[in-house]
This record gives sequence, structure tokens and C-alpha cells, in this order.
Amino acid sequence: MKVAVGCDHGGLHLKEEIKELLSDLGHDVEDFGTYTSESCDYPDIAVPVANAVVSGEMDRGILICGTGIGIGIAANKMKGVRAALCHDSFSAKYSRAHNDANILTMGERVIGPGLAKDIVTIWMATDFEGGRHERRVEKIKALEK
Ligand SMILES: O=C(CO)[C@H](O)[C@H](O)COP(=O)(O)O
Repeated sequence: MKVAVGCDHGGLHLKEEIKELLSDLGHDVEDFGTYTSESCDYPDIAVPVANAVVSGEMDRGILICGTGIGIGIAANKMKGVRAALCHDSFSAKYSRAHNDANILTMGERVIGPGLAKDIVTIWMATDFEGGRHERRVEKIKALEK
């Protein structure tokens, strides 16, 4: 899969670990920044990653900031984005299976790299179940009209 990754300064180190994991898993990774530890504003990263996913240029996105919250709030303002903040593997699995989340967000200041890598591995491997969940996701999409 083609995966867009992005972070603010609070998520820089974890993003590097996640990029390596995604490559090891056989995915194509595109890094939308930030690239240095200099302080920056997470909406400036969330928007291009969201656009890349919604346009179909990239299949999925992973966004990381200090908490995973702000960058997810920003991404979810973009039409077509279903960004899920996941700090446990159960949520990661069901954000895909039930919600068809297309962007995963995490906080580098919240969880360690080991758990974050488990979360990404599960999130990337889980398919949307459809069925009754399709109807619910369609209702979410209808809210955007
Ligand atoms: O987690 C975040 C947003 O939800 C940011 O990474 C965090 O707010 C940045 O804080 P600071 O400028 O103090 O490093």
C-alpha cells in the first residue's frame, strides 16, 4: 500500500520508527514532513496528508504529534477523512474493521515505540468488514454533504 506519513516536531522520532516499520512490511512510504525538530504547527502537516489520502494519491495516512489529538482534529476537518486516534491495538483493529479509518493518529508523548509499532502493524493489516458498518460509514459521509 501507499502510505502517507506526517508529524509535527512532537512526533518526529516516532515517525522515523514507523517509516522503517512500514518499509519492512512492504509498503511504499511518502513522508510529508516535518523533517526537523524545529517547532511547527500540526495543521500544516495534517492537511497535505489528508489531501493525499482523500484524492487517492495515497491509500492511507499516519499522523503523529505529541498527543495525536491535534493532528487528528485537523485531519478530520477535511472531507473524506476518517482519522482515528489509537493508543491500543483493539482500537486500531476496530477503527479499520468497523469505521474504515483511512488515517491513524498517535501521540509520541503518550506511547512508546513498541506499542506504536504493534498498533501500526494491526491497523495496516485489518480490512473494513462492510456489512452493517458500511451503512454507518455512509451516514458519516452524508454528514459531509
Ligand atoms: O500534541 C500536539 C497537538 O495535539 C502537539 O504536538 C503539541 O501541542 C506541541 O506542543 P509544543 O509546541 O509545546 O511542543
